[in-house]
Amino acid sequence: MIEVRGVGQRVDGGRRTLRDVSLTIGSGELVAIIGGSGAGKTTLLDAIAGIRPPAEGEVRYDGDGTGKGGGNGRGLGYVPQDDIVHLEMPLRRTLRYAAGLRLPAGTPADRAGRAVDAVLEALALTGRAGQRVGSLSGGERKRASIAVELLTRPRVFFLDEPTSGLDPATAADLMRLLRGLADSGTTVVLTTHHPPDAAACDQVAVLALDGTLAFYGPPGAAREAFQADGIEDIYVRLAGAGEPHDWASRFGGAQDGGVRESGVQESGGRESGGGEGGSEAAGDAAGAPAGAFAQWALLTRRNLDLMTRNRLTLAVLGGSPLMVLAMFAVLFRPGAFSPESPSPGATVMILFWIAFGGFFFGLTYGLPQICAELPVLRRERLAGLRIGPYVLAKVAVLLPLLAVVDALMLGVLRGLDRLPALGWRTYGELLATLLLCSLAALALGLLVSAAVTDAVQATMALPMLCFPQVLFVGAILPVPVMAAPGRWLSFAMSNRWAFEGLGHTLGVERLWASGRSPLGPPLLGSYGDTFSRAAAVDWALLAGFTVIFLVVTGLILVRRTPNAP
Ligand SMILES: Nc1ncnc2c1ncn2[C@@H]1O[C@H](COP(=O)(O)OP(=O)(O)OP(=O)(O)O)[C@@H](O)[C@H]1O
Repeated sequence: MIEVRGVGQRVDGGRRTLRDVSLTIGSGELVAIIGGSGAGKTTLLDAIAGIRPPAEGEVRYDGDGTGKGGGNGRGLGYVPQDDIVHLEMPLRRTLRYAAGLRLPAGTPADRAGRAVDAVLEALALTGRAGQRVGSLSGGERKRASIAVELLTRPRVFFLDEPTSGLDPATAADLMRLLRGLADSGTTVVLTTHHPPDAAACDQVAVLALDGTLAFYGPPGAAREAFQADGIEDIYVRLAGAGEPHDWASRFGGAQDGGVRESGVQESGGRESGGGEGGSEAAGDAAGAPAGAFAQWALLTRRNLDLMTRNRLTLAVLGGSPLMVLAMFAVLFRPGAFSPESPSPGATVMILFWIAFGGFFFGLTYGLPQICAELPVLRRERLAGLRIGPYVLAKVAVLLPLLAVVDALMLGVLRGLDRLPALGWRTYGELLATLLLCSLAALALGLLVSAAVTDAVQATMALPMLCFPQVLFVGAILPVPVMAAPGRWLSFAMSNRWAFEGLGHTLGVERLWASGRSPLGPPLLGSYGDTFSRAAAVDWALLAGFTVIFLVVTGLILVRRTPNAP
C-alpha cells in the first residue's frame, strides 16, 4: 500500500506544481493519473516513485514512512516518458545487460536469456530483437523501455505515459499486460492522456491545472462525480469549472476517503484485461541483487560494447590524439634536450604540452560520459545499481585507452627525437606521471559530467576547465614569478604536478645548469626549485586529485539520483 499525504511540489522559482495531494493506493491496484497538459501528472508520479521527493507532505510505502517500496533493490520499476535506453545497442543485447543488473545474483545465463525472450514476446518485440534500439519506431521503443522493467516483477511499477505513441490496439494490449501485472500483485501507477487507459484502471486520480487533486476514486465514480458520459468529458468539465482550487470541493474527490469508499469493485477495469502476459513476462525477483563487483564487471562490458558500436565516437577518441601528435611534430624541432646544444625554452614547452595533452584527453574522454546517461542511471538506481561500480566502470574502460594514447605520445615524440634517448626506466616513470595526469583529468571530466544537465553544458565547460590548467600550471609563467593569488591557485591545478614531475624525470634542472646554452641558467633562476621534487610526490598528489574528484562525482550522483529502495 502507498499512502500519499499532503504532498506538494515546487519548481525553481517557487511556483507550486502540486498542492496538498492525498490519496491511498492499495496493493495490486492499477491506478491512472489523468489531467490536462501541465497539470502535474509526471510531477505527482515522480513524487510517489521517489524520483523527485516532494517538497511538502510525505509518501509512505506499506506504512514504513521511508518513501521506498520493495525491501530489495528490485522492488520498484520506473518507465519515464522519454526513451532512455542506449540507442546504439541491439534490443536483445540491451535487455541482456538490463537482466544482468536486475535479475538476482547468480542467475544462470540461459535463465536470463529465457526471461529476455519472454518479455520480448509479451511486448510483441520478438521480431525486433536484433534491431538497433535507435532504429525502432517510437511505439516499439516505448515497449522496449517497458520490457526492461518487466524482466523482473517489480512490487510497484510506475509508468509515465506508457501508451503515448502507440496505436489503439497496441495501447489496449499494453493496458491488458499491466492489468495482468496488477492482478498478480504488482501495484501499477501510470499517467495517461488516453481515456480508454483510465477507464481500464481501478482508480483514477484527476489533477486540475494548478496541481490540485480534483478527484480520486474508481473511473465509474469519476464519471458520476463529473457528470460525464466518458472519461474524455472529464477534461471538458474541468476546462469549464472556474477556478482550479474550487474543483476539489465541487467534484468532491480531493480527499481519498470520499469517493474511494464506493470501492475498487466498482471499477470496470478488472474485467477488461486478460493479463497472463504480464505474469509470464515477469521474471523471478527473489534473491539477492548482483553485488558491487558483478555490477562493475557488467557495466564495464556494456561501456565497452557501447563505445565500440559508435564508430564516430571511436574515430574521435582515436583520431584526436593522432592529430595533436602531428601538430607537436611540426611545431617542435628535434634535439631540444641534447646536452651539447639544448634549447631550454623549447624543453619547457615540450614538457608543458605533453602534460597538457595527457590532461586534455583525460578531460575530454570523461566529459560526455555521464550527462547523456543520467536518465538511464536514475532508472537503474531504482533497480538497485550502486554509484561506486557505475563510476569505476567508466574509469575501467577509459583508462586503458588513455594509457595507449599517453604511451603513443611519449613513444612517437621519442622516435622523432623531440624527447631525449633515455632508458626504459625513465620512460616508465614519464608514462606513470602522464597516465596519472590523464586519470585525474578523467575524474575531473566525470565530475563535471555528473554535475551538468546535458552534453551542450559539458562542452561549454571545456574552456573553463582548460584555461586555468594552461595559465596557472607554471609553464608559461613560472610559479615563483606569479602574483600571490595565482601562486595559490596553481596548487589546485593537477596539471602543474604532472608538468613538474615530467621535468624532474627528464632532468631539466641539470640540463639547464650544465648544458651548453646560455639561456639555461637564467631560466633555472626564474623556475627556482620547480623540478627538484621527486616524481613520486607528484604521483601522490595526482592520485589525491583523482580520489577527490571521483568521490565528489559519486556524491553528486547520489544527490541527483533516487536511492535504490
Ligand atoms: N524542472 C522544472 N522546472 C520548472 N518547471 C517545471 C519543471 N518540471 C515541471 N515543471 C512544471 O510543472 C508543471 C507540471 O509539469 P508535469 O510535467 O508534471 O505536467 P504533466 O501533467 O505531466 O504534463 P504533460 O501531460 O504535458 O506531460 C508544468 O507547468 C511544468 O512546466
